[in-house]
Amino acid sequence: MKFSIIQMDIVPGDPEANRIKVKELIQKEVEENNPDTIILPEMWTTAYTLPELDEYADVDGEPTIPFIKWLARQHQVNIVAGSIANKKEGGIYNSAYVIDRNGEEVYNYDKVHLVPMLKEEKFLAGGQKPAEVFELDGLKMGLIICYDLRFPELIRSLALEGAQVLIIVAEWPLARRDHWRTLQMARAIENQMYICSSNRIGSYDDVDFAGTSMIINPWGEVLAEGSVEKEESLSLELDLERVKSVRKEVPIFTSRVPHLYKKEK
Ligand SMILES: O=C(O)CCC(=O)C(=O)O
Repeated sequence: MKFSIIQMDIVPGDPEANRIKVKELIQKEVEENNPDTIILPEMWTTAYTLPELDEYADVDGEPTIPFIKWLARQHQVNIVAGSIANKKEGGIYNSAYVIDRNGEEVYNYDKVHLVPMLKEEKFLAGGQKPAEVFELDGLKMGLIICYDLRFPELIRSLALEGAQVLIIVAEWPLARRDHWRTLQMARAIENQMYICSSNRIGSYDDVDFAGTSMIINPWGEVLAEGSVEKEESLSLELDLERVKSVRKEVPIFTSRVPHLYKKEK
């Protein structure tokens, strides 16, 4: 499967401008690289305009998700639609959607870990259902949002359910870029899976973002890496045999002794 990661800047609080931008970026990506799957970053319709999200958020995925479904059908491409601020029962969620090339919704996930450093709990509701593995073109994948990367147990559960690729959508700040790179490499090595991440560039509200979107193989090698400051795409065909060969060479999944791991209460 060929993945294209879109690394972009976001116009704060202007969902329509961002949808127009994404339409152009997707069209360009399809023309230039003809990927099977395109990945967008976190909260790409609004940016982190937390106090104003009530005004800017989608309502139950509308109008952004029907628009993404139309784009997916139009270009016959799977779209991991990053995440969007999404008003639903219980509050505003940070919701990720996966749409296949027929324009069907394959999966959605509300970010479960709220970020204390951003006081997210004042503005957002945390997802209440666990992250699940989903399939695109028969390939099993997991999807997490930004801060979720710091919770290895979440990603391990996706690997144990058969995910061969982990997708990360993010607005990760430049100040912690080392954590972003190192944690992704660690998650790829410890779970022997590919990682494809899309992070925004630019600045908002005195925060500079790290860019540095990545494609990492199951051995932990960085196959492609975005810059800190440029809008660009990373496009690569993943060799899924590598998942099998790495898992055979260092067979951690058969060495595990889960009955000796303490269960959390
Ligand atoms: O964990 C971090 O350092 C950044 C998290 C974050 O900015 C987010 O989840 O949006």
